[in-house]
Amino acid sequence: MRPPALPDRAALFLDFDGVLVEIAASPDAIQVPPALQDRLDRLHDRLDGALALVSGRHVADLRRYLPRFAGVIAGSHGAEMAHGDRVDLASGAALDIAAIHAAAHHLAAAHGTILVEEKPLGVAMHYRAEPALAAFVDAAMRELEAQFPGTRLQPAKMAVELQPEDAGKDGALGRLMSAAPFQGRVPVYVGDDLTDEPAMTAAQDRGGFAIKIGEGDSVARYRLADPPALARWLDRALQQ
Ligand SMILES: O=P(O)(O)OC[C@H]1O[C@H](O[C@H]2O[C@H](CO)[C@@H](O)[C@H](O)[C@H]2O)[C@H](O)[C@@H](O)[C@@H]1O
Repeated sequence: MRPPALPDRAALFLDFDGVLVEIAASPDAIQVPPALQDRLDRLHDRLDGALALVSGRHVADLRRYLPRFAGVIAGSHGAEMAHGDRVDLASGAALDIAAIHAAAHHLAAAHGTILVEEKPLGVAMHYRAEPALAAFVDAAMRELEAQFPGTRLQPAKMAVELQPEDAGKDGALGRLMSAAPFQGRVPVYVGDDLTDEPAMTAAQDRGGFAIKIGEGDSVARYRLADPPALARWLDRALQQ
């Protein structure tokens, strides 16, 4: 079902890959639509600052693509929270990240097409270049999870990620909704992947709604086909 108009007093939570930018062959191959930064600037003004990016990417990576984003950035699946230049860690501080990265590279070394994406609070193993390696990557990442207590797996699109066990986009939404400028507003969450589902539930449980981008089962009440359809919906909100 198509979403209604963005509520006047909305707090807007936007996922990044597959939502604001189209999925690409590799994490570095994404194309940021030319109008995106300006659209986010205007939404930030329209929502009196109640705008957040909520992504599996880490904060510094997101800043590379959206250098002047003025809202809050919840990166690393909610384990990092950036308000301006300050980045707080909600979880994962005790993990031996260098050892996790080294072990991931060691496990993936058998297949040159697997891309190991190092992140400051975890790691992702991507098999988009050779989808037949899905089972191998799944097994390798389970081994990694067993090696490093305090972590958990997160299935993603053609990838499996390892993140701090208590990180989650739903937790990030909850923390943001408890303080200004988000508190008292209607949460609207837009996502495309399994990692977004708990946060979609959290938004709907708090009296708001969620929008799923693309196909696949979802708890979201509403759906849009792809990032360009979301861009049009957001542009309509800016004209209200
Ligand atoms: O939470 P998100 O903002 O949706 O980020 C989820 C993961 O996105 C990236 O991986 C995915 O997008 C890549 C680029 O389109 C694609 O090549 C890959 O197959 C997808 O899994 C990113 O690399 C991860 O770090 C994010 O966690």
